[in-house]
Amino acid sequence: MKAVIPYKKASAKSRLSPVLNQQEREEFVELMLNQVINSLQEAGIEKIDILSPSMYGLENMRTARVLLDKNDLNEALNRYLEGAEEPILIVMADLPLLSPNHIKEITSTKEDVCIVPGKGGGTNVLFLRKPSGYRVRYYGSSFLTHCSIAAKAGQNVEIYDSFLAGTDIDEPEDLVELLIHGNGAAKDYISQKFRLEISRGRVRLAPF
Ligand SMILES: Nc1nc2c(ncn2[C@@H]2O[C@H](COP(=O)(O)OP(=O)(O)OP(=O)(O)O)[C@@H](O)[C@H]2O)c(=O)[nH]1
Ligand SMILES: C[C@H](OP(=O)(O)O)C(=O)O
Repeated sequence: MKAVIPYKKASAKSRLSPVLNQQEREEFVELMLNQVINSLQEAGIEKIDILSPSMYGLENMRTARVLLDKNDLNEALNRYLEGAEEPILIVMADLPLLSPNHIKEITSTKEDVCIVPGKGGGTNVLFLRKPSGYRVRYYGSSFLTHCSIAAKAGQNVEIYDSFLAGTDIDEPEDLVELLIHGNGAAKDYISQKFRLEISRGRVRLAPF
């Protein structure tokens, strides 16, 4: 089995621009990427590829192999899958709450495909036992799309239901979950800039 993390640092996480500037967003995604790599390694996954449109931010990467592909996310991943000769675990880089235990459970599925849905209809993790017979289509309601791609390919699916693995960090309110549930460098970075505030019965993000 191999893991692949699609990653683009340049101008990353535009949806966080209301609360972080470009430099901060780029620093933050790098910290999240490193946490995802650590979780994969702690789960015992030795072969980790980062699939990126450029070397930007990856010049000193030593813990994973960097593969360059300037195509968009879907085309780059589908080219990668075409050549795959072993099961592939696709893990997004914005999952600082994904633990080694989640990864072990996802990859021990009995089914052909295991999908971790993300908030709002996305796909946070996709385990493909037979990757060469599968094509991804991220964006939009990619969770539903990935279920139906599996069905059309005759592949059985397990849906891995987890709040923490399902929390990708896309929008300012997701930083609340990181401050509540996270640990490590990505959480520390955000906790230097924001604190939790309770207002109208909800925990919200507030600047220092
Ligand atoms: N290889 C590759 N990875 C990408 C590309 N665009 C995004 N990614 C990665 O794909 C994953 C999901 O991306 P998004 O959640 O949309 O992240 P983003 O594009 O930085 O965020 P937004 O600008 O807010 O949409 C993350 O791991 C990104 O680093 C791309 O063009 N190529
Ligand atoms: C890539 C995309 O991420 P989202 O926009 O849902 O964070 C998806 O999961 O399909």
